[in-house]
Amino acid sequence: SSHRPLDENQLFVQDVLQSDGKDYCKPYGQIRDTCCDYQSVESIQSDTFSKIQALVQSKFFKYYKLNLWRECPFWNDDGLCMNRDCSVATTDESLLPEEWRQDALGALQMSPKGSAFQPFKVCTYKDQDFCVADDPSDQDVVYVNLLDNPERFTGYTGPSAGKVWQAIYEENCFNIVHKMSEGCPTCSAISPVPSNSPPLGPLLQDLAGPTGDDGDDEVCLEKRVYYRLISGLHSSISIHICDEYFDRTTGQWGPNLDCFVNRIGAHPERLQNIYFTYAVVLRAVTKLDDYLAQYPFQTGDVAEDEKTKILIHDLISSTKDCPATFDEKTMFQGADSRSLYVEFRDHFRNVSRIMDCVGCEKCRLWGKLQTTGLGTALKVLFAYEDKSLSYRSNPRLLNHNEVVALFNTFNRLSESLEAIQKFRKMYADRLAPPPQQRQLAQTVGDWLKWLLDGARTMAHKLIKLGQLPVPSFLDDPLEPLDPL
Ligand SMILES: Cc1cc2nc3c(=O)[nH]c(=O)nc-3n(C[C@H](O)[C@H](O)[C@H](O)COP(=O)(O)OP(=O)(O)OC[C@H]3O[C@@H](n4cnc5c(N)ncnc54)[C@H](O)[C@@H]3O)c2cc1C
Repeated sequence: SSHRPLDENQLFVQDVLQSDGKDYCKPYGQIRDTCCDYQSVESIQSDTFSKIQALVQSKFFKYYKLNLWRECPFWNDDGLCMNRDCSVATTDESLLPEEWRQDALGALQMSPKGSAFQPFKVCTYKDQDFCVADDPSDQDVVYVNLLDNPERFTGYTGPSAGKVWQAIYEENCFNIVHKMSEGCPTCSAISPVPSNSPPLGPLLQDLAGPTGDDGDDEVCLEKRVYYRLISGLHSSISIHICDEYFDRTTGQWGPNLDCFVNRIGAHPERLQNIYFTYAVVLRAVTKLDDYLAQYPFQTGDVAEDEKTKILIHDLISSTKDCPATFDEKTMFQGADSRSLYVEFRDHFRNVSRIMDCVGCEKCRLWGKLQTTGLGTALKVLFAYEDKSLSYRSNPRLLNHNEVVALFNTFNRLSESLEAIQKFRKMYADRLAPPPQQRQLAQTVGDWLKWLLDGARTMAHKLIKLGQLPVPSFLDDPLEPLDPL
């Protein structure tokens, strides 16, 4: 195996070794199953980050409407997490534009007779939808200001969280997790946990060993894409937890490098999948440029509506210098494409319903929003011909919540890429010798140089006085020894 060319994961690990940690978690080359490389994504990210941040702070994008208390349809609820950080502050509807409330009223009037009193009987998705949305006429639907409820560490963990992730990977992921994830027993040791002396031994051995994505070739493109999207979303959630972590001993919020290294850095495939998910969502966003130019944001203020359109257009324009990040046309082309498509869509719908089983309000909020965001991206990419993506031909393509969810999901992914850079730097700083050690090395170096210069001068004098033979390796000993 030592003659086998290094694959992406191995190069990734080698990079860590060669760069003293400066390139930690900096993958390069083509992002598998996309049409772009890691560098292009990082460059788009640096061009767009401030723009997407400004957009999600605008009036239209900061409010999200959902039912936070829908029953888990798959198993008995384990109850909600009672930590203060798990709770969500809701927004008084009367503060919001009337048009948005009428939206919900419209849905109520359009639903079958009497359905307002049987909310779960209302069909809340169309054939093209990849998500099962909350019924807007449900009495429990609330508005939430996303800026007041950031996704971060809440302390939600244990069997309840584990059951949700397990249901997603084991029952709704085409049974391919063992092929796509780190299926070999040694892979978890692939990247070092930084400490004063990183364990490089197992790392070097693993360079020649099997790596995470070995199952790739056995799994068809559509299933790989599905898995990578879910795994990328999971990575993104983990990164936010680590980026805004609550240190119980100091009582402070802040980035936690060990958390990042353990959950992401030690698993190159999880890092790669977040870039993948970013590339797919970005592709959907760029395809909506024309549609959103006509979209009625109805913020209750015409100037604000116009500002929203400009922000979106500016954001999308800055991604257009790069080639498309993902080619959706390569998907669902084989003989069994229709059944694969339906299976893909239905699994994803299930994932959106599983979000009602998340036992922490705030995690549920962001879980529901981000599955809706990903589902919206999938709908834009796979459910319609390109000609049906214009507002004129298809004004009902996206509802209010889908637009909000899509851009907030894109923002969450962008924030994850930003956090990766921060953790990269923290990692390098941790590997760098502390200042006292650097100072000591400098002093010893200066002293050695002084000693060598002295010895050189002395040797030169002795050669001139004929007390030292001219060393045979010097052709012309006086030349290099000048100016003495
Ligand atoms: C939808 C959802 C949203 C959540 N939101 C929050 C939140 O906002 N704040 C918060 O503090 N907690 C949140 N949690 C909980 C959090 O995700 C973890 O479950 C919890 O912190 C325990 O982490 P863990 O280390 O046990 O592994 P988990 O993250 O629970 O992972 C479970 C298993 O999945 C596999 N795995 C992990 N990451 C990946 C990946 N990227 N790709 C493929 N496989 C992977 C591993 O085998 C791992 O053991 C959320 C949970 C869910 C289900």
